[in-house]
Amino acid sequence: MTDPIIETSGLTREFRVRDTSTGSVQRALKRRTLVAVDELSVRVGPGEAVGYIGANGAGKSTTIKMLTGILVPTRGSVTTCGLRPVQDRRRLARQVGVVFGQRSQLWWDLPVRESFRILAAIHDLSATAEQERTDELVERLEMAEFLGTPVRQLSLGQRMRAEVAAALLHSPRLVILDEPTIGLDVLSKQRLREFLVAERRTHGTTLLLTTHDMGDVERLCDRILVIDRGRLAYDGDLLGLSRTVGAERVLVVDLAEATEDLTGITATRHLASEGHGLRQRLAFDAETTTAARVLAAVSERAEVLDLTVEEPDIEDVVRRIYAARR
Ligand SMILES: Nc1ncnc2c1ncn2[C@@H]1O[C@H](COP(=O)(O)OP(=O)(O)OP(=O)(O)O)[C@@H](O)[C@H]1O
Repeated sequence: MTDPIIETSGLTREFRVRDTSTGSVQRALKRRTLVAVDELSVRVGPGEAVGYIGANGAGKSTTIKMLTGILVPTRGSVTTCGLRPVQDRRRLARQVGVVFGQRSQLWWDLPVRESFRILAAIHDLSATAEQERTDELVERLEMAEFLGTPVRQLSLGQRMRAEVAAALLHSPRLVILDEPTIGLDVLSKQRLREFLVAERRTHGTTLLLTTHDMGDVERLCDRILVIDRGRLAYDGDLLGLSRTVGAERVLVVDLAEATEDLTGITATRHLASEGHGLRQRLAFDAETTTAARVLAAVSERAEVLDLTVEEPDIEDVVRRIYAARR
């Protein structure tokens, strides 16, 4: 079996926090233990693309900090790229690239190209390696037009591309991305996702990303880990995740004429009609039928001009998983 890129066993991190369950006077004095990550045991192999999903405060950042050596675990073990993150932090930095949407690793006042040069020097890249890798990233992330622009003048989409390039300049084996597409427009999101898919394909890079965006999960991840109050609540693929909670997909059809409600179609549930039935929404269970079959049944009753299929909302899926565990 190939060596894992990430391996944790019983990984736990506790914090001492003020106890907010008591009154204001006691609160200032009383402290309790908060278990941010609770006995996490996972193994991620080379080349996997893993979505790390959970509500705010579930423990995602704490896990990432332990994987990268920023935080010391309270208990349990962790190896990243075969190294002990805290003890081998410097060596690990050569093998891991981290993109935190909110935090920049670029020099604000310098042109993008200068930041890349500094990072290449920090990572000890040879002149040839630096040139080749920079050219590759500039082309793939379409950065040529703003290479000479100071970082502070970039649009959010441009800056995110520059951040990703900066984190990947040294060709890390593992790339950790925290909400990589948050706030980006549709086109920028698409570009970034396509780049990450291509990077993984050409270099066999392992991806671990936190996101609230279903599109990121769908297009980038072949495995999903859901964390709930520090504990692993799900480990599997997207289809399995939807199945676990019985989440439905929704077919939205635009019809040529006003049509009465499309009820009674096998394995569907009529959700709503708008404009006297010109647009109708049908929920269906992806396990028992397909969008194509539902569409065929609709087409027997009305002429379909346009359609979209809405995937289950990731927040909703996570909420359902959480609800089932309470
Ligand atoms: N330094 C700290 N001191 C005390 N409590 C902390 C600390 N860091 C995190 N926590 C707590 O640990 C829990 C997990 O936090 P964490 O930041 O890992 O969650 P998260 O899943 O990354 O959330 P978000 O999506 O909001 O970033 C939360 O209850 C948080 O308040």
